[in-house]
Amino acid sequence: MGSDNDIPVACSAPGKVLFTGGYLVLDRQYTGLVFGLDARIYVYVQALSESTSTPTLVVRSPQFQDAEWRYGYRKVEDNGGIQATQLKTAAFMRCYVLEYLKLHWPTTLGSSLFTIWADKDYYSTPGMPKGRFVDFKVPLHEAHKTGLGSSAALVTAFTAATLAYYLPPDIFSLASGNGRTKLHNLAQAAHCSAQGKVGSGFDVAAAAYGSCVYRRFSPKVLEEIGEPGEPGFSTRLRAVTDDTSPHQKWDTSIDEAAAIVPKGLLLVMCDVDCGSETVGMVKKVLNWRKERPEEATPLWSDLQRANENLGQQLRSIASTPTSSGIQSLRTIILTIRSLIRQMSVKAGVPVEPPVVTALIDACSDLPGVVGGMVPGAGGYDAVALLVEDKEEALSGLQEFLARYRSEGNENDGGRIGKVRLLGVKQEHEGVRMEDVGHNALADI
Ligand SMILES: Nc1ncnc2c1ncn2[C@@H]1O[C@H](COP(=O)(O)OP(=O)(O)OP(=O)(O)O)[C@@H](O)[C@H]1O
Ligand SMILES: C[C@@](O)(CCOP(=O)(O)O)CC(=O)O
Repeated sequence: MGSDNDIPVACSAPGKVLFTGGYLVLDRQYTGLVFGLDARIYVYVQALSESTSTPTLVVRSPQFQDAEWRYGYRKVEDNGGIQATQLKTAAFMRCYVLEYLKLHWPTTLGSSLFTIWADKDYYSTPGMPKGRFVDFKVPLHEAHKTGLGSSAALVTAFTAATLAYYLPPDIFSLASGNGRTKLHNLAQAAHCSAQGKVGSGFDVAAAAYGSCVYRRFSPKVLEEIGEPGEPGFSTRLRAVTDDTSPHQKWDTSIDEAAAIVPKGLLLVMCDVDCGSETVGMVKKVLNWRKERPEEATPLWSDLQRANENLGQQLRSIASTPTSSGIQSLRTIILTIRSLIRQMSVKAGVPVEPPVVTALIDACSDLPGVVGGMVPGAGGYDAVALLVEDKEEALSGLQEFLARYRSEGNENDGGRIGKVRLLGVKQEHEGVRMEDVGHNALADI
């Protein structure tokens, strides 16, 4: 049995797009403008009906082939926390959440079943399957991600659902600011562990809070936790989650009110088939920045200023929509893109490569398209566009993309193939509880 009354729980968390601030957001001096998306990952928790000799967690993802993982767990001496024993296939879920739970719930945790559902736009699916939660018809490792941040959304929804399932509302509730903060902290810790590195964390922040202007935490906050099973891990994890460490406080700043897509505009995403690898881009940009601070520092300052202008302009249009406001928005986007191209050339990294410049320029010339950006780390595989919220603007864009053929060549460093408008748009809300009666979620 899980919680006292064994009531199933469902939570969902949104995907993300880092519209501006890629690379800069890795450094606390700068910020990122990140939008949550209406593509969500859902986690449904219920008691496990099969009987097991030891407490067992079963996690399954029915949209993929062979996607079921079983975990047993046991308490480790010396305050080392809970160690999960993988009973079946490898998966990335770690025991952070369980460990935190155990601190509040010292009796044995019951066995439970976690079912994961992902909105279809997280993966490129051949054809246009109908319905929200489609069968991707491949094993997870063969699925083509569209870059919407599935792992951060999953870890955040999973963490929220687990805490909400096992803990009474007076100890954990997403409705309280304190509950959401703890969820954010714990999900950041679990996600870093799953990824094997401490990134900027903007994706987990968007999953937890939705759209926001994000300033990262000092890496030190998470670097000292150590690994599950090590002496004192449990105490350190609790201090990090509850933010009671005497050594290092959370210093993240998440401003949800500052990230607005004004009424009348839509932020949409295009998935690009690409024939080039962009592995190691972050490392290369950071190396260049380190080696050439005299070039990088002024560029970073200019980009930060332009990115702040963009956020400010979006807020200004939201309060007073004018066509001159939209025109200024266009100009600011072009300024940011030009700075990003300088970064690309100087660092020798295809953040906005020529073929993508051509694509965004062509889209920006279409009626109703305000402008576009390479999201996140950039590269060849996606673009984010700001478009007027009008049927004709979207259908015009869709028709244009269906006919689009890139004229790029290998000398540009890469090629792009088909471009597809994803069915996602910006959504402000972060992680939330879902109605367990939701038809598709309950269908298990
Ligand atoms: N629907 C799902 N069911 C089960 N596991 C999933 C699902 N979606 C994502 N995952 C897990 O998240 C991992 C993806 O993490 P990865 O770091 O590759 O992508 P990501 O950080 O989400 O990338 P991006 O930000 O580009 O979208 C998968 O390997 C899998 O372990
Ligand atoms: C380059 C970087 O700033 C953004 C990467 O974003 P994405 O994974 O491409 O969406 C890295 C980070 O912030 O962790």
